[in-house]
Amino acid sequence: MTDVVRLDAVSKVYGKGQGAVAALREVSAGIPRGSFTAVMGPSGSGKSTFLHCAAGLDTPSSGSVRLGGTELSGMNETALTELRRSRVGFVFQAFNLISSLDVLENITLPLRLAGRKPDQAWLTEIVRRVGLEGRTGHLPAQLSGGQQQRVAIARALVVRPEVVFGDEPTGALDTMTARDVLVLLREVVSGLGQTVVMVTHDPVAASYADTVLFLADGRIADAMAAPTADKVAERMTRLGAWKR
Ligand SMILES: Nc1ncnc2c1ncn2[C@@H]1O[C@H](COP(=O)(O)OP(=O)(O)OP(=O)(O)O)[C@@H](O)[C@H]1O
Repeated sequence: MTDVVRLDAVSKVYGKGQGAVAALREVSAGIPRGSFTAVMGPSGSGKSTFLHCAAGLDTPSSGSVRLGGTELSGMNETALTELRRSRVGFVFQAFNLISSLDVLENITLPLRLAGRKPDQAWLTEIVRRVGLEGRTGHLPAQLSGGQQQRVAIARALVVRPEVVFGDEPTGALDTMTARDVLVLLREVVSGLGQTVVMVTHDPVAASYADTVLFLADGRIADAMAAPTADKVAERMTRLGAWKR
């Protein structure tokens, strides 16, 4: 499989001098197209920074990030904004829906921002996949948390992005609803052939992925294929993630 995202020797330092924090230290990693990757690690290990650098939301201090063959370093903010709008999807812990727009308007918002017309067949497919066919005219406030996250997932998919990035996408959901959303994300990869990269603290969530990348102190400490919740939890314990 080809890598849709490629990080080479990516370092990120926040601040300067005495107060400088190295959030990522020479991280190299590839995300294969059509795969589901979970990113785990102790608090402060650099997971969000990894995601933000990979997605063009943050600029590395050094190193190279390529998305679908495009080198991100050196791109100006306008070009990065355009890239994020047209080639990347995001799902956050807080669903970030616009309360005055109905479900369909929320889902198609990235297209309107990019000045693109919806591909009706794709739109119908994703609305069906996320199970919102009967609710396209509802406002976010009329939906449950799980349904709101399904709208956010459909919105992330509407541009047919090269990769969907999730930052704790199930963090605000109860256990059962979180499972449903994880099954959906799995289906987005296995059924629609999309690529998903998800930061999570939850070993059960990580077990839905094909591969788990473990970060520790700004470095990739390990990678695990075919993860199970138990194996992931055990690896996290060895990384000192849940020390009291
Ligand atoms: N904007 C910032 N300014 C200064 N330091 C930052 C900034 N963002 C992150 N850091 C620091 O960089 C390191 C990595 O942070 P990051 O948020 O990537 O970790 P994380 O693994 O996502 O943590 P958590 O699981 O707690 O969300 C931490 O030490 C953090 O304090």
